[in-house]
Amino acid sequence: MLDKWLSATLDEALASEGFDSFSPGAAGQGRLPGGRYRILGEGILELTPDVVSADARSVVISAGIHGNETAPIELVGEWLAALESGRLALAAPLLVILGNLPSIRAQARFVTTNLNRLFRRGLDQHGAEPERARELMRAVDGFFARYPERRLHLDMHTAIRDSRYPRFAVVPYSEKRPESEKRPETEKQPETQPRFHWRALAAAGMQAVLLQHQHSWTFSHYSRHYHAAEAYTLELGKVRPFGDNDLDALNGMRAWLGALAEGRPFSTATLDELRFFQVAHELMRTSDTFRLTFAENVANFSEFPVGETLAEDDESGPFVVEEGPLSVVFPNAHVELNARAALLVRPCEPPDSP
Ligand SMILES: O=C(O)CCC(=O)N[C@@H](CCC(=O)O)C(=O)O
Ligand SMILES: [Zn+2]
Repeated sequence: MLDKWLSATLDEALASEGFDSFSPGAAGQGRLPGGRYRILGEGILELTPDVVSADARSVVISAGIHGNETAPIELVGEWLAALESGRLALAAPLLVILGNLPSIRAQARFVTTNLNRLFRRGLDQHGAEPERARELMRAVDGFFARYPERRLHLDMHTAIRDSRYPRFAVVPYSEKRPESEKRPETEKQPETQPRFHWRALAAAGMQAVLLQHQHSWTFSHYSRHYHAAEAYTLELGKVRPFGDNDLDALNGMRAWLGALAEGRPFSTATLDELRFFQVAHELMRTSDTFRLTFAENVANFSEFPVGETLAEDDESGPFVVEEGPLSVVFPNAHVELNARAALLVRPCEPPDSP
């Protein structure tokens, strides 16, 4: 049933035939081992355990916010199948979201505008993607109101370019510490170890952590900023079509999703292999003449020395590296006007918490 929910949601033909059981309302709910499922809207599914484990977190898992980023959607499919078959025993409240359905069906990053810049209260844009952002924000608001304990949101993506660190977490900027920090600590749990958030990311196979320097209005930022949730954008390899993904490279992520669904503590991994970076500057495409000076195949986290010109723009002039080397992440000269064209980052020490 849950497997079918995923394929029917993704398949335009099935969706347009109007499967009653895939809609919100009485028909869109039922039981699975250890709990209940309820369809809250197209591509929005809530799983509620009969018994919530003592270590459970309230977890939002989203994929397909960009339609051509398929590996996370395949991972969600596997995870739901494991829950449905009883190989995983549901013991935590979960909200599962497939983000931009028309763009998933079209296998495109977005249809009209980048959904992952629209998660802002008071948004005044209109059209399919802004309406979807509003629907998803309402779904997250409702879920965290029903399940306020130890909020966590993992928004799973894949990157356009190769990367020196193929799997990495982007930590949205916030002035506040996440609410999960305030939980009274008990002995023996991995969560009591110093820097436990980072250890979980390491155990899930992340190789780098990138700390944002300002508000970014992404989906993970929404949960962090408005709900004080622990929240990350997770980059899980490179954009590939359905069927071409190497899910074995995501074994750590699979293990984390399993632990979250079963409400189990996760991870005692060390931080030795995890690299930390802080965003120093954001390159914006402010005119039609904006261009990057380096090749399309330059990988994420490639480093550029002082004096190197990274971008040119007939209106705002060149951008030259001035202080210490900078590494580029998500360079993309083809973004919409006034959108982010690259993050420029530097190595840093791990902070105590996200
Ligand atoms: O590879 C790229 O250029 C983009 C990959 C991607 O979609 N990344 C996210 C990051 C969101 C964040 O900054 O938290 C995005 O650009 O929306
Ligand atoms: Zn993405």
